[in-house]
This record gives sequence, C-alpha cells and structure tokens, in this order.
Amino acid sequence: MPLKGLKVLPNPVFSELPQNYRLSEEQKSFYWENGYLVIKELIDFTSLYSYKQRFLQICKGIVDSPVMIVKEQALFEKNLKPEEYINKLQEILYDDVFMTYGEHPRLLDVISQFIGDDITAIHSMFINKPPGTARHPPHQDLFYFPIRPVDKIIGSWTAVDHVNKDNGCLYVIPKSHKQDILYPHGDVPEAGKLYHGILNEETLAPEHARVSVDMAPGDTVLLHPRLLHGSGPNRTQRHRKAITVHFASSACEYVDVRGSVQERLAADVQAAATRRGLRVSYQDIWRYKSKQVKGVRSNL
Ligand SMILES: O=C(O)CCC(=O)C(=O)O
Ligand SMILES: [Fe+2]
Repeated sequence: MPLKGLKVLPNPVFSELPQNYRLSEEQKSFYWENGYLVIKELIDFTSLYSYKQRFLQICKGIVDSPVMIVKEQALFEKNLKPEEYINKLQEILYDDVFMTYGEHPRLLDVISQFIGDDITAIHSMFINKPPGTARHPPHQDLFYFPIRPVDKIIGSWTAVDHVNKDNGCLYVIPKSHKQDILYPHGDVPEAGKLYHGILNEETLAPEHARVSVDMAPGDTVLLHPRLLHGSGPNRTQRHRKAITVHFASSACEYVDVRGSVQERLAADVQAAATRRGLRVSYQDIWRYKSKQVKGVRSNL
C-alpha cells in the first residue's frame, strides 16, 4: 500500500563540507567576463543522495509532494517505468527535501557574493533527463523571467550524476551575455513541445563556439540569465540528473513584458492559469512560485 503522506524530514545538517564558500577575485571576474562559472564539489554527497531518493519516491508515488511532474511524451508512450519517462520536476521549492538545495548555506554564501544578502529563489527544477531524452535547444533563461535588473539574477545548476557530452551535459556560449539582447524564442525542431529555443539558431555563434560543461556530482555551474546555453540529447543508457534554482536579489522589480519578446509566453501562461479558474497576472504567478531564502523580502 502506498505510504501517502509519509513525512520525510529535511536534512538541515551538511556535515561533509564547510557551510561557507569564499570566492576568489578570479572566480568572480571569470563569471562577469564569461557569463558562467563552474565550482567543483560545492554540494555535499548527503544532499545529492537525498535528492535522488526523493525523485524516486515521487516517481513511485509513495510520498506527497507539491512538485509539478513533466513527462517526455515520446518516452511515456513506450510503456516504461516512471523514472524512465519523467523528464523533470518543476517548482521544487516547497518540497521538504528539494528545498534544502535552494536553502543550502554553502550555495547561498556563493550566491550572495554576486547578488547580495537578500535573496529570493524564483524558479526551480529537478531534471532527470533519462536515456533517449531530446536536446534542450539554445536559449536564454531571462526569456522566462519578468524580473529586472538582469545582473541581479543568477542561475545555479548542480550535477547530481556525472554529466558529459554523451548523456547531454550543458553547453554554454561564453561571453554571449555581454550583448544586451534578448532573442525571440519559440518551438524549434527536435526539441518537442517541452522547450522553447532561440528562433533562427543558425544565426547565432557557430557550433564550435559552444563549450561543453562536463561535471561530476556536486559540481555547480552558475549562469548569467542572458547567457546562451542548452544541452544535447542523452544518447547513453545512463540518466543525467541535475538540480537547479534561479535566484534574484529581493530588491529586483517585476516588469511589464507587454510589447517585448516575452509578451507571448506571458500571455500563454496567464491564459493557462485562467483556464484553471485562477484570475492572476503573470507577475502574480511568479510571486506565488518564488520563495524567500535569505534576508528580507522586499519587491519580489
Ligand atoms: O538541464 C538541462 O538540460 C538544461 C536546463 C536549462 O538550461 C533550463 O532548464 O533552463
Ligand atoms: Fe536554461
């Protein structure tokens, strides 16, 4: 019988590694110059293990969790086990176990060295990427966020499994965040309906400008929200698990995206909410799904 309602206590003690992490000047300037920064072994194995376990418990339906489950349709149609077709879990900030990532003291210490001590987590996912998953086309995360200023938003993506080119690791286009351009995004070939990518991607930097980010479990890459990045298909028999949260300074503001390239997505998201009987603005949706993780909540 499923143990619905089983309460799994979060593990607030991260004993394997120190709770703080001081960045060097070189690391900080690498981030601002290139739009990304890899930090080796930032997250401890106890935490990573608890995220893997939580994912499997959710797949098996033995715990209650408020996360949103996203399936890869082509894999779902093959009658596989849930962990072989569930591509990702969204909105993980209010899950008892996954929330320990967005509130991880060592990660927040790093984040505060870029955006200050008042931090709101705005977007969150656990990504499974099972064997056979399609590519995630090149995109800019800022396309999704009705929040500015851009330099006060930062993404954190931690490898839970080993990730390399074969199982669809991330790639980045270094320095692409430096141009003050937010590209139009939409449906693109081979990416299914799950992901938006930049339209006319052939006009972007050539393939060889892409830098693959191979990572071991616990390694973490920080991403500037305007940086062009994506990931390849998973061509192996291994999963490619990762956990990711975007953070913004709580002093950021919601902005009106009408008249911008973000307008259509905002209208689609709002229309979907309206169909479910929710009369809320796009900004309200972002307000509901975000969470204060450090300091004082002000504008967001
Ligand atoms: O994990 C991936 O493959 C890509 C994740 C990503 O860039 C995103 O969801 O915005
Ligand atoms: Fe992304």
